[in-house]
Order: sequence, then C-alpha cells, then structure tokens
Amino acid sequence: MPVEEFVAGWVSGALGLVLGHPFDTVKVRLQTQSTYRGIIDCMVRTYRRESVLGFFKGMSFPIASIAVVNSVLFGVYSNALLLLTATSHHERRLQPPSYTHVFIAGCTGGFLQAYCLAPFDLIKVRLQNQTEPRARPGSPPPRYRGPVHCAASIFQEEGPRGLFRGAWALTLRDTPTLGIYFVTYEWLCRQSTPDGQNPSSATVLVAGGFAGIASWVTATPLDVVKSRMQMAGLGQREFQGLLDCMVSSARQEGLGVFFRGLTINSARAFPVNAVTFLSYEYLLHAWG
Ligand SMILES: C[N+](C)(C)CCCC[C@H](N)C(=O)O
Repeated sequence: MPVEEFVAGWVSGALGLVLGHPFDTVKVRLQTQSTYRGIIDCMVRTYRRESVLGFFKGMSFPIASIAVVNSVLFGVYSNALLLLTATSHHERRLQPPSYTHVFIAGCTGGFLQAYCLAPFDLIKVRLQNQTEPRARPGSPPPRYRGPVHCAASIFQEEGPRGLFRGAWALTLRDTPTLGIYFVTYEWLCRQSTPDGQNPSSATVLVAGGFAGIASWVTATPLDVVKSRMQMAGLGQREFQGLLDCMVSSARQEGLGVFFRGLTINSARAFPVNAVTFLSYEYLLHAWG
C-alpha cells in the first residue's frame, strides 16, 4: 500500500489548517460572543487587543488531529482509487479515473476519516463553546480546562461512547460531501488542463479552493445538526436522534438554521483547501 499519500495528506492538511485558523477563530468568536458587530469588527478588535497572535490561539490541538484525519482522508482516497482503477497517483493524469470512481473513493475516505475525526471534533466543539472569559483569580474555573481534561471528563461522565456523540451525524455529513470534494477538484482541474498534462499550480489552487467551498456548502445543514448533537448531554436538551434534532431545530428557528456559519465557512474553505491540494500535489510530485 503506497504510504506517500498518507504523509502528503498529513503535511498538506497541517499547512491548510494554519492558514485557515484565523478564520476559525473569528467564526467561533462570532458564534459565541455577542459583542461584535460583524466579521470585520471582530477582526479589527482582535488584532488591536491581541495582535496577530490572537488569531492563532488554540491551534496546537487541531494541528495534532488534522495530522491523523487528513492523512486518513487522502491516503484512503488514493488507495481506494488504486484498487478501483489499478492506477497510481502518477498514472492517473494519463489515464484519468471516471467521476464515479472518484466519487466512490472520496466517499470511502470521508467515511473512514469521520470516525477518526469524531472524538477530536467533539472536544473542539465543546471547548469552542465555553464562553467564560479567561480564568481570573477567584472566578469559578471553566468546566473543561483544556483538551486533555475535556476528553477525560467526557470519558468519566458520559462513558467511552460519549466520546463518539454526534459521530453518526458527522459520518453522514462527511461521506457524500467528501465525494463531492474530490469530484469538484478533479472536474475543475480537467476543465482547464490539456489531456495528459499536470494541472498548473494556479489551476490546483483554484480547483482546490472551489472543491472546499462546494464540500462545505453541501455539508453545512448536517454540520449544524452535528454540532447541536455534540452539545447535547451538557445539561442542554437531549435529542431522540438525528431526525428529532433536525425537526425540532427547524420548528423552533426556521429552515435558515441549517445555513448558519455558511459565509465564514466558505471564506475559510477557499484558502485552506487551495493550500491543502497544492501542497499535496507538490509533495507527491517531488517524491515522484
Ligand atoms: C466535508 N467537510 C465539508 C466537512 C470538510 C471538507 C474539507 C476538509 C478540509 N480539511 C477543511 O477543513 O476545509
């Protein structure tokens, strides 16, 4: 089994993540604090008070998890295509796989990465939703002191299965949308590249960016449901299941609820996935 794809997936995921983290910080602050007037106001105030470093708070944990998650996604995707079409990464430019094969391989990668991602994503969402200001002497400490403490508390309070809360919604979110991710990327690359040639760096950047947007736009409704199910069990309302969560959210807040965070997610998705695909292609080419 070729392993370069796993390593290239890991490195490219980490690069994309660093670039996207400032957007993620702004997104989380907008979602959890009501003092900002909008995206720009939040950026300006963060920069004034905390300098550029303010945008990179809390990045170490996602970096560790993206290493696992992205290497599984890209590694499984490429190896699934190898099984389906008997072509290696390099041979695929001359003998491009069908979009059906690309979609199946993408869904397989998405399905398996969702299971690795589930506990990491749960911890991230729980920590991101802690709105207490930084601990001051005398003030009660926040419920979770950090990622390790958060994982240990969930394990103790909700059992080992508690760590996989929302995993089903996450799997449903990621399986088809990562199929869409790779199909969009391949389609855009092929549109602007003569047959048999490697796509230019500019093409890879644009195709990767739009693949990220297409994937996030289609994933957003289930992203909202997933996050709500992950937060249940924390004294918030428990849902009977995924459908119950969807129906009651829509009833209470209208259909618009399924598109929360779409703008900032798309703004983040373009640079993150442009850089992810560019570095992935570059590394595999360099190891050629
Ligand atoms: C499937 N879903 C839309 C959830 C993610 C697709 C892109 C994954 C990428 N690591 C990123 O963070 O943007």
